[in-house]
This record gives sequence, C-alpha cells and structure tokens, in this order.
Amino acid sequence: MGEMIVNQIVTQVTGGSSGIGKCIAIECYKQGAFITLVARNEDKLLQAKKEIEKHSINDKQVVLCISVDVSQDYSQVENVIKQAQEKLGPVDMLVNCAGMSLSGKFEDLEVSTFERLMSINYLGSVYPSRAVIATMKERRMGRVVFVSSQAGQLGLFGYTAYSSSKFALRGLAEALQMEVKPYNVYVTVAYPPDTDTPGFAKENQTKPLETRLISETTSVCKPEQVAKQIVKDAVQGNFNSSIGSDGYMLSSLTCGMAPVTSIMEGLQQVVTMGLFRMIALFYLGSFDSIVRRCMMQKAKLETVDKTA
Ligand SMILES: NC(=O)C1=CN([C@@H]2O[C@H](COP(=O)(O)OP(=O)(O)OC[C@H]3O[C@@H](n4cnc5c(N)ncnc54)[C@H](OP(=O)(O)O)[C@@H]3O)[C@@H](O)[C@H]2O)C=CC1
Ligand SMILES: CCCCCCCCCCCCCCCC(=O)[C@@H](N)CO
Repeated sequence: MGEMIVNQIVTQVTGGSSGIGKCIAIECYKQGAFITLVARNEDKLLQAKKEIEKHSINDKQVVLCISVDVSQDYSQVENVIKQAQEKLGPVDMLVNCAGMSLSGKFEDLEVSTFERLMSINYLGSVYPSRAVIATMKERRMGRVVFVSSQAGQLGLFGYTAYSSSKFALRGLAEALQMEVKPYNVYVTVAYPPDTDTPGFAKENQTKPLETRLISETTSVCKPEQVAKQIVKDAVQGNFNSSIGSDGYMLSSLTCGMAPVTSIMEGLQQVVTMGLFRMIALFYLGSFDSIVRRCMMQKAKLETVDKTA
C-alpha cells in the first residue's frame, strides 16, 4: 500500500465549514492540497474559505465552496460533485465529516430525530462516497474517510439515536473497504472523542446529566489534534483512526472483523484484547453506577417535591 502525497491532491471535505471538518481542510491545505468544502450555509463556507486560504503554501492552491445538503437528494449531491470535478479534477480524498449529535433519553427523543440523525450521519456519508467511488476505482487511487465517533464504538446513555447512526458507518466502511482494496482505494473510519467545536457546544445545551457525567470520564480534545490524526491515518491508508489511550483501547477492543493495515496492528489486537476487556468491565461498572445514582437522585427530589 503506497502512502499518498497530499501536495496537489484534490480533497473534498463535507462539513468543512466548521469544527473538525474545517481543521481537516486546513491540515490538508497546509500540505499543499486543493480543497472543496461542502456544507449548507454559504456565509459559514465563505468565512471558512478565507480562514483556510491563510495557510497556503503556494499560489496555485484553491479553496472551492459547494453549498448543498448532503443528506437530502442523491442526484443533487452527484451534480454538485460533478461540477466541482470539472473545475478541480477528480477527487483524490473524500472526507465525510458533515454530521450532528442530539442526545436525550430514548423516550424523550422525537421519532423524527432518529430519522434526521440517520439521514445526516449515515446517508450524508453514503451519497458523496457513492458519487466519487467509481472514478477512484477507475484511477486506481483514492481515499474515503468516514468520521464516526467513540459513540460509534460503544453505546452510551442518551445516545440511542446518535450511536446507531455512527455504528452504521462502521458497517458501510468495512464492506466498502473489501470491495475497493484491489483498486488501491483505501477507507478510513475515525472515532474521535469529545472535541471542542461549535457542534459540541450545541450538543451540550441539551445533554442529559448522565451523558455528561459519563463523557467526563475522558477529556475534551482540540479539533486541530483530531484533524491531524485523521489526515495522517487517511494518507497512510489506515482503516482505523483513533486518538489517545482510550481511543486506542476502544479500537483494539472493538476490532471485530475490521481489516488490519499491518501485521503489527493485528498482533497488538490479539495480545491486548483480554486486558482491555478487563479494563472495559470497570468502565462499564462505573457508567452503570452513574446512571443508577442519577435515578436515585431524581427519585429523592420527587419525594421532596411531593412532601413540600
Ligand atoms: N465534536 C465532537 O465532540 C465530535 C464530533 N464528531 C463528529 O464529527 C463531525 C463534525 O463534528 P463537529 O466538528 O463537532 O461539528 P460542527 O457542528 O462544528 O460542524 C458540522 C459541519 O457539518 C456541516 N453540515 C451539517 N449538516 C449538514 C448537511 N446536512 N449537509 C451538509 N453539511 C452539513 C455544517 O455546516 P452547515 O450547518 O452550514 O451545513 C458544518 O460545516 C460530525 O460528524 C460529528 O458527529 C465525532 C466525535 C466527537
Ligand atoms: C477499554 C475501554 C475504555 C473505554 C473508555 C470509554 C470512554 C467513553 C467516553 C465516551 C465519550 C463519548 C464520545 C462521543 C463524542 C461525540 O461524538 C459527540 N461529542 C458529538 O458531538
């Protein structure tokens, strides 16, 4: 498997106008890539374009903006990607980063929230990938990145809608990787932890206490750091991309039938599996006790309310 050289390659980033996506675009631009940003809001796109352009390393580099909803209409997504390809040439690397999170207890979440998260997080990654994959296979080169989440590796209180939409990306990525590997096209799934972005700030406004307490087990990452790791793994053609020691343990523990990139990676998984399962049992115990404590706290408050 050859490493990709980012200089002069065409990188298309959905969700590239904010947060992790914007940092991925900056990281690629710093290495000399041509960028297409895909998102809905045109003002945010233009602002991101200006910010990214500050990091140019030569005067040929371009940042193109496409305003489209990646989750709605496949033919519309296909059309705008074709138009972009006419201007910049075929996409070498597609990063599917458009997405969002909504948390809440299962019975409190609207049914429409399940549909919406599945549309944005899952179908919103299927459509752009479907639009570029044939050309990548023909050209015998390419990278497709799916940005899942640690919540795409384990289910947590409050994430019934979000986790399932992020788990879906793993299945898509595994199946697709098996199809395209002989054509020298490589798929990466990234599993970031909580990351300090506008999307994360918004998510926190409605996060249940339980979800917040469980998430606080791990620290919040900087989007620049997450972006750097994702770009590095995608360029190297690694199937898995994770951050930090929790990320490493989670990826080893949940490797299942995921492809390995090196013999070393496979051996590490074999050797660490039992130990990491042991550690996971302690985490699960502490998560369960957080949930139970919150329930008892609420019950106590209710009896106080009633007697008052
Ligand atoms: N921040 C975190 O803690 C973590 C985030 N992630 C995942 O990383 C990704 C990026 O998250 P983050 O940077 O926090 O998010 P932000 O909310 O900061 O940015 C989201 C980006 O996606 C775009 N977008 C959203 N919906 C659509 C749509 N339907 N069509 C096209 N573009 C869309 C937004 O632009 P616009 O609204 O204008 O369309 C924006 O550019 C998401 O998939 C998220 O689930 C994973 C783990 C942790
Ligand atoms: C051996 C096993 C060790 C396991 C440690 C597990 C710790 C889990 C904490 C999970 C935090 C949830 C991240 C979700 C981020 C996200 O996607 C949202 N913030 C999106 O906005």
